[in-house]
Amino acid sequence: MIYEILTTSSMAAIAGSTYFFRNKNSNDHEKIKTIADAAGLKTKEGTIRIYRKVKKKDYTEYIYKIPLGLSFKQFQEHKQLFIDGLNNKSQSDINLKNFKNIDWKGDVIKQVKDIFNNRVKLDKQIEMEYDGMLRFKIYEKGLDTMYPFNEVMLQNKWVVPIGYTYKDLLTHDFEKRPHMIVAGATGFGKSEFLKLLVSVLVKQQPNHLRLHLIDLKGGNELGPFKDMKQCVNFARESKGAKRVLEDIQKDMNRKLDDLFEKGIKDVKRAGQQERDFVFIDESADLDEDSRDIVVDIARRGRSAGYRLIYATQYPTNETLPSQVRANIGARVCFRLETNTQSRAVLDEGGAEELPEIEGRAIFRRVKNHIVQTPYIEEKEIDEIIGPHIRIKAKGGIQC
Ligand SMILES: Nc1ncnc2c1ncn2[C@@H]1O[C@H](COP(=O)(O)OP(=O)(O)OP(=O)(O)O)[C@@H](O)[C@H]1O
Repeated sequence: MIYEILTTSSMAAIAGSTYFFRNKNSNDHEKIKTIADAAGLKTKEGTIRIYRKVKKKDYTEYIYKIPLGLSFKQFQEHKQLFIDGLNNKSQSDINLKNFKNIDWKGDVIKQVKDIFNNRVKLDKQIEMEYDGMLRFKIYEKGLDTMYPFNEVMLQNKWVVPIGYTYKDLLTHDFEKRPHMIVAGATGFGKSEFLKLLVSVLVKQQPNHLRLHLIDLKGGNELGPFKDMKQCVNFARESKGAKRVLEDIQKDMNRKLDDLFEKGIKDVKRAGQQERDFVFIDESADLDEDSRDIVVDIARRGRSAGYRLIYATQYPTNETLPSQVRANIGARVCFRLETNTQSRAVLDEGGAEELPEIEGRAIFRRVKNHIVQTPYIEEKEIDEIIGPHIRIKAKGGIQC
């Protein structure tokens, strides 16, 4: 017993001193300064000068004065150098808990060696801002690969969760931006994300939601929602999709005429609470006439209460016509295969460089954010939709 106490205390001393040296060695300010110098971000007058270091709950902020003659943009252009530099040394995972778990009857030397050799990859993230001073916010940890859906992620009304950045959960308000493009190569989480959106909308607005679901991937993904009383239309092949879209267009025209006659600009001002959400997956399989209707919904649907969620695995200028893109501001883009595809969705490259992680996406809302979308299990979907399933009449449900 005494032997163990003595050994644990001496191990704790080793762990403590190693921790001290580790932190000393990983001085982020020194690294930032060294990287800035190495990147040529200095003038004859000198280099960046630290003004203040502030420790916050989620991050540490380093505030610098930059020498006259250098711009913030020049620092921003080297952001990746700073990220790589701050992460360029993995740490040993040395802590007291590991020492306490040592089996003293086993090979102690080997276990201690393993503790010292077990290295943890650094995953620091940075944010750079300028307000007369150059601010580096350093977050210790990047994104997890899985954020299981949880009711705390629910928002309110027509605001839905989109995904986590390394600092917070980003949301989207369909009242502010009515339509959304969702793109991504097969297997990276597009369909799961659509199911998350439908589930959240049903949960938050069961009495005001009207769903029009077009699932051209055989109906398997959106099929479970078709028996809900919120589902007005469901189609799983392109002819059916065309019929549904024609009906939507007629209804939209009728609602717009009605608003016009009353001299009211949109359904919101008319005090109408219902919203019609049109989900289309896979939009590349729509025929030309259907795509023309989609363009019309994207252009005029907003005032009539129509919201379009337009998903594709094959983003090209044909599947995402310029008129659709011009009218759809919000984009959620999972990993894509090529830079050209990325530009078809985001107007710039980047989606082809996302890590191959399911659920990892770029959310474009004014600027681009890398997010990990929440993952909702089938069981949780069933619980949400269960109370809304219609009792089947003889001959089945007609949506
Ligand atoms: N947000 C997420 N977090 C973690 N894992 C996820 C997430 N979304 C999806 N996955 C995993 O990835 C798998 C594929 O996702 P999904 O079916 O949505 O891909 P997809 O892009 O729609 O592919 P396809 O176009 O072939 O249907 C899921 O079965 C799940 O295991």
